[in-house]
Amino acid sequence: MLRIAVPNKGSLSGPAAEMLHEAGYQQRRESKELRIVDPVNDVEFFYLRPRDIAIYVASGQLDIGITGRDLLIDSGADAEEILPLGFARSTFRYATKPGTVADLADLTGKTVATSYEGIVAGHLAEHGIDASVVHLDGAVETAIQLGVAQVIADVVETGTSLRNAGLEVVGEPIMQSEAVVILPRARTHSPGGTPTTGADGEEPKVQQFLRRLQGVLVARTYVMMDYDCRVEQLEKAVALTPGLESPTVSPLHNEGWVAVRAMVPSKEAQRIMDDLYDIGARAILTTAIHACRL
Ligand SMILES: Nc1ncnc2c1ncn2[C@@H]1O[C@H](COP(=O)(O)OP(=O)(O)OP(=O)(O)O)[C@@H](O)[C@H]1O
Ligand SMILES: O=P(O)(O)OC[C@H]1O[C@H](OP(=O)(O)OP(=O)(O)O)[C@H](O)[C@@H]1O
Ligand SMILES: [Mg+2]
Repeated sequence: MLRIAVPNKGSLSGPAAEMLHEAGYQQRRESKELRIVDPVNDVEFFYLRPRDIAIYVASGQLDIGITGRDLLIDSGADAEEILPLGFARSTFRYATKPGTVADLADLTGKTVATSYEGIVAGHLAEHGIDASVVHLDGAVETAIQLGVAQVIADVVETGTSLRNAGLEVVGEPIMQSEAVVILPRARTHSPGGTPTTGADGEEPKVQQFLRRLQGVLVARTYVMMDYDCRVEQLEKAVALTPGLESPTVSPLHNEGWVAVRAMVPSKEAQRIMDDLYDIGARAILTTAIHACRL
């Protein structure tokens, strides 16, 4: 049975459960459940603290985990990102009171408060900056006002928390994060560096899990577009809707017309519909893709 780690709380938890549900997996009914078995899919889900997930996965006790890229890197655990999931997007940045620190070099001799000591210590060392790091569990924006540090390093999404605390960012983002699927490094690479075929027999199930999530990602980012156009306009129309491989073109009963069907990125759907209309396509429809296996 495949054993999968899912965040039990915080920003990652709801969207991760929603994505797994869309991928056809049973999810827990209430937030106190720490483990459930999905017998139909032969999967066991463990609901763990997001920060601990990379450590469990690296230990080899769990086959797959969903966590944040920043948490994976911060943990230093021997696990590897295999698929970005597009939610819980954030940046990780230094911030301080306006006018106190102009750039990265000014961090020398300062104290930086953060919940992500691994990322910060690594980043400071990489840039040869000698600064102290103090670990706080959360709400680090308040650390400056309360005199625990002169600088913070934290997750920034909208910037509201920084603004509310009267802080401004320093330098470029340390990293960009989002939810990711992780595997034990031992599974993604054999000693020779090529993917393993899964000596424990779980590899096909891991691949099936990844295909299901990829299917959800595609269903979320593409729509199906159908339209009719004159044969003379077909090349121009197909250039606008090339599809993932190639569009389906079927003859219509009215001679000289064809029906075209192709997947298009949902964000571009309205522009593509306008462009198709302009070259003479008609009956242009888009429909949501419910599920997909590429
Ligand atoms: N406001 C946010 N917007 C987007 N992603 C966020 C935000 N806050 C945290 N994250 C992401 O969520 C993950 C952190 O998960 P975690 O559950 O520890 O923190 P949290 O969502 O802040 O919840 P908690 O209330 O437990 O601190 C990280 O990958 C982080 O980048
Ligand atoms: O840029 P923003 O949109 O304001 O989002 C960033 C904030 O969200 C998270 O905090 P959370 O509310 O989870 O509290 P925490 O500090 O206790 O983790 C993060 O730690 C930042 O404080
Ligand atoms: Mg938080």
